[in-house]
Amino acid sequence: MVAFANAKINIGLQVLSRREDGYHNLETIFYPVNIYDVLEVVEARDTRFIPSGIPIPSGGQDNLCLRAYRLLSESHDLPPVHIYLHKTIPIGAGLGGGSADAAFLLKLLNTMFALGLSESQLTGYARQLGADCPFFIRNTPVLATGIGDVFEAVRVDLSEYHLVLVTPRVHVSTAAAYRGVTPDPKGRQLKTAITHPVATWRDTIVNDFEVGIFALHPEIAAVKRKLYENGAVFASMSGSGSSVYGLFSKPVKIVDMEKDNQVFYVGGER
Ligand SMILES: C[C@@](CO)(OP(=O)(O)O)[C@H](O)COP(=O)(O)OP(=O)(O)OC[C@H]1O[C@@H](n2ccc(N)nc2=O)[C@H](O)[C@@H]1O
Ligand SMILES: Nc1ncnc2c1ncn2[C@@H]1O[C@H](COP(=O)(O)OP(=O)(O)O)[C@@H](O)[C@H]1O
Repeated sequence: MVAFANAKINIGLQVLSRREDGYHNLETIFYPVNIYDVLEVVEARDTRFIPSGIPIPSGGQDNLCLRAYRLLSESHDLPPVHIYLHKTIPIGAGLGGGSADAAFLLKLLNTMFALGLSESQLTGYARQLGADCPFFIRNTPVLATGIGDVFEAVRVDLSEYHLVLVTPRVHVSTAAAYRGVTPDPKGRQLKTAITHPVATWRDTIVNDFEVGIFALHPEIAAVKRKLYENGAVFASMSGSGSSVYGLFSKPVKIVDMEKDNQVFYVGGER
């Protein structure tokens, strides 16, 4: 059985407070985007993970796909499987690719082996695999709070926009990105700001990671500047970076970007 695991972007991200367990409470909007990893699961004599496409640094045994399979195996009688993953979503780039793979694998195994797990049970498993992971179970635009795992539906529709997604070839550590932010419990009224026209977002919607990450990696700040110079209605870093996206009201081709970055031109439709 095959599944297509899509990426996400964050629209706005406020770090509200640091928790005793070292994680942070935040407020962000998750929005699914149309770039995909391809997962295939086949019953086999032994269990194996077979990656292709973009190489995954940590590679084999600790891959989130195997972790998701093992987690479900603890409470369900799953046969051995071969898990094929063709990786297209840039890794460690603020696009949630690893979390998407894990969440889509949980859903795939649930369907393939008729486990009968509900959405909330699947979300419970996803929560054990990473903060970003539960979002991909529902995979619809949401305002996320808690550590990014408590959801409220929001009305955001970017289907009229052309999304340009740029991933600079620099790796940003998520844990380091959190360390570089001073939490502010007041937040920035993201829930209200998101209901206003996209053209207002430039002045109202902020990703708290940008200041620290842009200081460390000016080339990421330069990408955001370039997206605005080319007419973006709104541009922002996604999550802890390094990816930056721009929303455009008409199709564009950004010159001189492909040399130093990976560039995806994606419709805003879902
Ligand atoms: C920043 C965000 C924004 O959507 O995504 P990315 O930019 O990485 O995609 C997420 O909060 C990342 O979620 P995810 O990548 O799943 O995090 P995890 O694997 O659970 O945790 C990685 C590390 O990030 C930090 N972390 C993560 C989530 C959170 N709410 N507070 C944290 O402090 C912790 O230091 C943790 O050890
Ligand atoms: N299936 C997977 N795809 C991508 N990364 C994975 C996967 N499994 C484990 N990882 C590890 O997770 C880390 C980042 O995951 P990813 O979801 O791509 O980043 P981000 O949360 O920044 O979008 C990397 O260090 C990578 O080695």
